[in-house]
Amino acid sequence: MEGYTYCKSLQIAKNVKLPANVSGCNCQGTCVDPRTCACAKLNGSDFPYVQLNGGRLIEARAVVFECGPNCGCGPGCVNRTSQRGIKHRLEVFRTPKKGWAVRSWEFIPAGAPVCEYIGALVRTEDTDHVCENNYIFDIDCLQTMRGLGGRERRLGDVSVPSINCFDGDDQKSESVPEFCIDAGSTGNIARFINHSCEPNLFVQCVLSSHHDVKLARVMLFAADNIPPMQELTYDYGYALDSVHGPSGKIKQMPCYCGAADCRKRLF
Ligand SMILES: C[S@@+](CC[C@H](N)C(=O)[O-])C[C@H]1O[C@@H](n2cnc3c(N)ncnc32)[C@H](O)[C@@H]1O
Repeated sequence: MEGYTYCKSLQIAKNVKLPANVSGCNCQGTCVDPRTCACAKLNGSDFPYVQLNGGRLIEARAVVFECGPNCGCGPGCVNRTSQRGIKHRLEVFRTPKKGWAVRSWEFIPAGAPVCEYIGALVRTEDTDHVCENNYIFDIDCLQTMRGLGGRERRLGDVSVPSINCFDGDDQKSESVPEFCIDAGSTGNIARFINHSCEPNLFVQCVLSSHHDVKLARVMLFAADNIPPMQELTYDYGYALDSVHGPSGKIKQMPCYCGAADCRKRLF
């Protein structure tokens, strides 16, 4: 873990400008009526969460619109579920073949938020991306939802609808995302979560203060009921042969996730 400092909130690079905060909803206390709540309307006139032990995500979406700083509701609103920080007692532990890893001392129910991917929010062009930094998360909501190369995502107990919120925007998803989160030198516990071909977490893009999907927050949610001490993992979503070394040669990395249907390579 050398050369890294823990941080709890995104460190915005100087050349990244977050859009202005949106006006939000006019609800009071906690948002309850999806017909009148402006934020629920953005989620298809529905709340993405159910009010159960601090909120659980009902299904994965291309993007979840949460209430934000200018909304009338308070901090306990169900539509702020991902904003309340890490709720479970998480531990970083050492594995024989994958380096550090993360597990929870407590049971995590399916749909519960686990943690946000925190690090430096930077322009992709400013990173040493493909080369040696293993802690970069590309912000690409559409790609994240679909899984790369048409590969189906397995989300356990949390269902994935077949709708595509960004129809007609296919070209964009082929290009390199403009922004990414670099947790190489600063970040939270998410940087220690390993890849699995049969993961128990999934990635969910969340918008709360502004509505620019290119700068969405990246949250990890439980895909299954996760028993205590089980390693937490998500699908990194790399397409095979998509990563190149400094010389341009295709780089490969063996996968040691141990799943029955492991693809044998991370990339
Ligand atoms: C974001 S870091 C995860 C934490 C990392 N294990 C550590 O010790 O800091 C990603 C790196 O972890 C390792 N890794 C993650 N999942 C793996 C897997 N399923 N098989 C092999 N190595 C893995 C790879 O070296 C990868 O580049």
